[in-house]
Amino acid sequence: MVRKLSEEERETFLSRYPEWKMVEGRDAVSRTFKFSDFNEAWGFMSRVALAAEKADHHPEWFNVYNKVEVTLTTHDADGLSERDVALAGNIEEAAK
Ligand SMILES: C[C@H](O)[C@H](O)[C@H]1CNC2=NC(N)=NC(=O)C2=N1
Repeated sequence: MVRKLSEEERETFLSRYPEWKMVEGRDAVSRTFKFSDFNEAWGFMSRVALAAEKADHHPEWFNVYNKVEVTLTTHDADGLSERDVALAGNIEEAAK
Protein backbone atom coordinates (compact mmCIF):
# COMPACT_ATOMS: atom_id res chain seq x y z
CA MET A 1 0.00 0.00 0.00
CA VAL A 2 1.01 3.59 -0.61
CA ARG A 3 0.11 6.41 1.80
CA LYS A 4 -2.62 8.84 0.77
CA LEU A 5 -1.82 12.54 0.76
CA SER A 6 -2.71 14.48 3.91
CA GLU A 7 -5.07 17.49 3.75
CA GLU A 8 -2.09 19.81 3.87
CA GLU A 9 -0.27 17.97 1.07
CA ARG A 10 -3.41 18.16 -1.11
CA GLU A 11 -3.76 21.89 -0.55
CA THR A 12 -0.09 22.40 -1.40
CA PHE A 13 -0.52 20.40 -4.61
CA LEU A 14 -3.71 22.20 -5.68
CA SER A 15 -2.26 25.65 -5.06
CA ARG A 16 0.99 24.79 -6.82
CA TYR A 17 -0.87 23.34 -9.82
CA PRO A 18 -4.05 25.46 -10.05
CA GLU A 19 -5.01 23.94 -13.40
CA TRP A 20 -5.40 20.51 -11.81
CA LYS A 21 -8.83 19.98 -10.22
CA MET A 22 -10.27 17.36 -7.94
CA VAL A 23 -12.47 14.90 -9.82
CA GLU A 24 -16.04 14.80 -8.51
CA GLY A 25 -16.78 11.66 -6.55
CA ARG A 26 -13.21 10.31 -6.67
CA ASP A 27 -9.97 10.91 -4.83
CA ALA A 28 -8.25 11.90 -8.08
CA VAL A 29 -7.11 15.03 -9.92
CA SER A 30 -7.43 15.88 -13.60
CA ARG A 31 -6.34 18.42 -16.14
CA THR A 32 -7.14 18.81 -19.84
CA PHE A 33 -4.30 19.78 -22.17
CA LYS A 34 -4.89 21.27 -25.61
CA PHE A 35 -2.24 21.26 -28.32
CA SER A 36 -2.12 22.68 -31.82
CA ASP A 37 -2.75 19.33 -33.48
CA PHE A 38 -2.66 15.55 -32.98
CA ASN A 39 1.08 15.35 -33.61
CA GLU A 40 1.78 17.69 -30.67
CA ALA A 41 -0.67 15.81 -28.45
CA TRP A 42 0.93 12.49 -29.35
CA GLY A 43 4.43 13.84 -28.68
CA PHE A 44 3.24 14.92 -25.23
CA MET A 45 1.71 11.49 -24.59
CA SER A 46 4.94 9.78 -25.67
CA ARG A 47 6.99 11.86 -23.22
CA VAL A 48 4.51 11.16 -20.42
CA ALA A 49 4.48 7.45 -21.27
CA LEU A 50 8.27 7.25 -20.84
CA ALA A 51 8.13 9.06 -17.48
CA ALA A 52 5.22 6.86 -16.36
CA GLU A 53 7.04 3.64 -17.22
CA LYS A 54 10.16 4.82 -15.44
CA ALA A 55 8.18 5.60 -12.27
CA ASP A 56 5.87 2.58 -12.67
CA HIS A 57 2.98 5.00 -12.17
CA HIS A 58 0.55 5.51 -15.01
CA PRO A 59 -2.06 8.10 -15.94
CA GLU A 60 -5.65 7.49 -16.91
CA TRP A 61 -6.14 9.52 -20.05
CA PHE A 62 -8.41 10.23 -22.96
CA ASN A 63 -7.28 11.72 -26.26
CA VAL A 64 -9.30 13.23 -29.06
CA TYR A 65 -7.20 14.87 -31.80
CA ASN A 66 -5.38 17.76 -30.06
CA LYS A 67 -6.95 17.29 -26.61
CA VAL A 68 -5.67 15.05 -23.82
CA GLU A 69 -7.62 14.68 -20.57
CA VAL A 70 -5.37 13.30 -17.85
CA THR A 71 -6.55 11.85 -14.53
CA LEU A 72 -4.17 10.89 -11.75
CA THR A 73 -4.85 8.66 -8.78
CA THR A 74 -3.08 5.77 -7.08
CA HIS A 75 -4.92 2.47 -7.16
CA ASP A 76 -2.49 1.06 -4.61
CA ALA A 77 -3.48 3.85 -2.17
CA ASP A 78 -7.14 4.04 -3.20
CA GLY A 79 -6.60 7.78 -3.67
CA LEU A 80 -4.07 10.53 -4.21
CA SER A 81 -0.46 9.88 -3.21
CA GLU A 82 3.01 11.36 -3.64
CA ARG A 83 3.29 9.34 -6.85
CA ASP A 84 0.54 11.47 -8.39
CA VAL A 85 2.31 14.65 -7.30
CA ALA A 86 5.55 13.41 -8.89
CA LEU A 87 3.81 12.36 -12.10
CA ALA A 88 1.95 15.69 -12.32
CA GLY A 89 5.34 17.43 -12.17
CA ASN A 90 6.63 15.28 -15.03
CA ILE A 91 3.44 15.90 -17.01
CA GLU A 92 3.77 19.67 -16.60
CA GLU A 93 7.34 19.41 -17.92
CA ALA A 94 6.22 17.23 -20.84
CA ALA A 95 3.57 19.81 -21.82
CA LYS A 96 6.09 22.68 -22.12
C1 LIG B 1 2.06 -3.62 -10.19
C2 LIG B 1 2.32 -2.17 -10.47
O1 LIG B 1 3.49 -1.74 -9.87
C3 LIG B 1 1.17 -1.31 -9.98
O2 LIG B 1 -0.03 -1.77 -10.54
C4 LIG B 1 1.38 0.18 -10.30
C5 LIG B 1 1.43 0.46 -11.78
N1 LIG B 1 0.92 1.75 -12.13
C6 LIG B 1 0.08 2.45 -11.34
N2 LIG B 1 -0.48 3.56 -11.75
C7 LIG B 1 -1.36 4.22 -11.00
N3 LIG B 1 -1.88 5.34 -11.46
N4 LIG B 1 -1.69 3.77 -9.80
C8 LIG B 1 -1.17 2.66 -9.29
O3 LIG B 1 -1.51 2.30 -8.16
C9 LIG B 1 -0.24 1.95 -10.06
N5 LIG B 1 0.34 0.86 -9.62
